[in-house]
Amino acid sequence: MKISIIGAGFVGATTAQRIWEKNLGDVFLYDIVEDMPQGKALDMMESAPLLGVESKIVGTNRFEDCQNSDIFIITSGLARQPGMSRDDLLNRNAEIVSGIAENIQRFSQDSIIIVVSNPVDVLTYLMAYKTKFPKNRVMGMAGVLDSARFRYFIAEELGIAPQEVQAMVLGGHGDEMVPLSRFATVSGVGIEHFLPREKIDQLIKRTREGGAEIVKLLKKGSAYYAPSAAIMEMVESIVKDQKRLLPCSAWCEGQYGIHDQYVGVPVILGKNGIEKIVELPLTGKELGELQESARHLAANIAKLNLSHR
Ligand SMILES: NC(=O)c1ccc[n+]([C@@H]2O[C@H](COP(=O)([O-])OP(=O)(O)OC[C@H]3O[C@@H](n4cnc5c(N)ncnc54)[C@H](O)[C@@H]3O)[C@@H](O)[C@H]2O)c1
Ligand SMILES: O=C(O)C[C@H](O)C(=O)O
Repeated sequence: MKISIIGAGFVGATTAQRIWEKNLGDVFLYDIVEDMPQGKALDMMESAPLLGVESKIVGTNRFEDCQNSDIFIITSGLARQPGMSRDDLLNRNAEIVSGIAENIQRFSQDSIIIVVSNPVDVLTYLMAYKTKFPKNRVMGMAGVLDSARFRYFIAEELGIAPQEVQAMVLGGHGDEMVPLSRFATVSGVGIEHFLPREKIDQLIKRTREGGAEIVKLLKKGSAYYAPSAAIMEMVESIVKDQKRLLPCSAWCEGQYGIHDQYVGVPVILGKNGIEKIVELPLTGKELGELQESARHLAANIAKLNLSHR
C-alpha cells in the first residue's frame, strides 16, 4: 500500500507518523519546502529500530515520487490564526488544492483522495471537480474529528472512559455543523439518561467551536493531534477494508435532500472508498440544520466561480 501525504506541516507530518507507526503502508511525505519533508522522514525512520516499524517513510519535493499512490491525503495550505474562520482560507487554499489536483490527475488516476485542507468540504468539491475522479474516491475528513471532540467532551463531563462514548457530527466542518445528541450514547445508553438538556447543549456548542478553542490556545496555527488521529481512522478503514460507519464529507446525490454537493454524512468506508451513504432517520429539526449547513457550503462553492458544476 502506497500512501502519499501532500503537505508536511503539523497535520501532514503527524499523520505520516501515525500511519507509518501503525504499519498501514509505505508513506510518501511531500512538501514544496526544500529538504523539510526529507528531514522529517529521516527523523521518523531513525526511530524504526526502536519501534520495530517495517514499512518505510520517504520525504520528497518531487510530486512524481507520489505517482500511483493508493491513497492521497491533502494537508497542504494555510491554517487559520486566532480571529479567522476556516472560510477565510478559501482563496489561497483553493489555489493550492487546484495545483495538487492537476498533479494527481497527471500521475495517479486510480487513487483514493482524502482532503483535509480547509475549508474542507468546499475544497473536497474542488478536488473532485478538478480531478474528475469518481465521487466515491474523493472525500473530506472532518466528521470523524468533530465526532471525536463531541465524544471526548461527553466523556470528560461524565468522568468515564472516552471509548465508551459514541456520537456522530454531520454537516459542513464549520459553525453550522450538526452534532446529533439524539444518537449519542454511553455503551448504547442515550446520553440524556446521564446529562440534563442544558449541559448537552453546552457540549454541542463546545463541539461546534472545538477547532477555534484549540486555535485560541495555540495562538499560532490549528489542531493536529486529533485531526491526524481522525485521518488515520479513515485510512485504516480503507486499507483494511473494514467497512466502518464514519461521518465523512461525501458526495450527496439526493440523500438527506441534498443534491450534487459534498457534505458530512455517515458513510461506509472500505477499499473502494465511500461504498455507501447511510441515511439516518433524522427529525425535521435535525434535517433542517443539515440542509442549512449544506446551503452555507453551496454559497462558498459558488465563490470558486467554477465554469460548470
Ligand atoms: N479538515 C480538518 O478537520 C482539519 C483539521 C486540521 C487542520 N486542517 C487544515 O489542514 C491544513 C494544514 O494544517 P497544518 O496545521 O498542517 O498547517 P501547516 O502550516 O503546519 O502545514 C501546511 C503545509 O503545507 C505546505 N504547502 C503549501 N503549499 C503547498 C503545495 N502546493 N504543495 C505541497 N505542500 C504545500 C506548507 O509548506 C506547509 O508545510 C490547513 O488548511 C488546516 O486548516 C483541517
Ligand atoms: O480549526 C481549524 O481551523 C482546524 C481544523 O478544522 C479543526 O477543526 O481543528
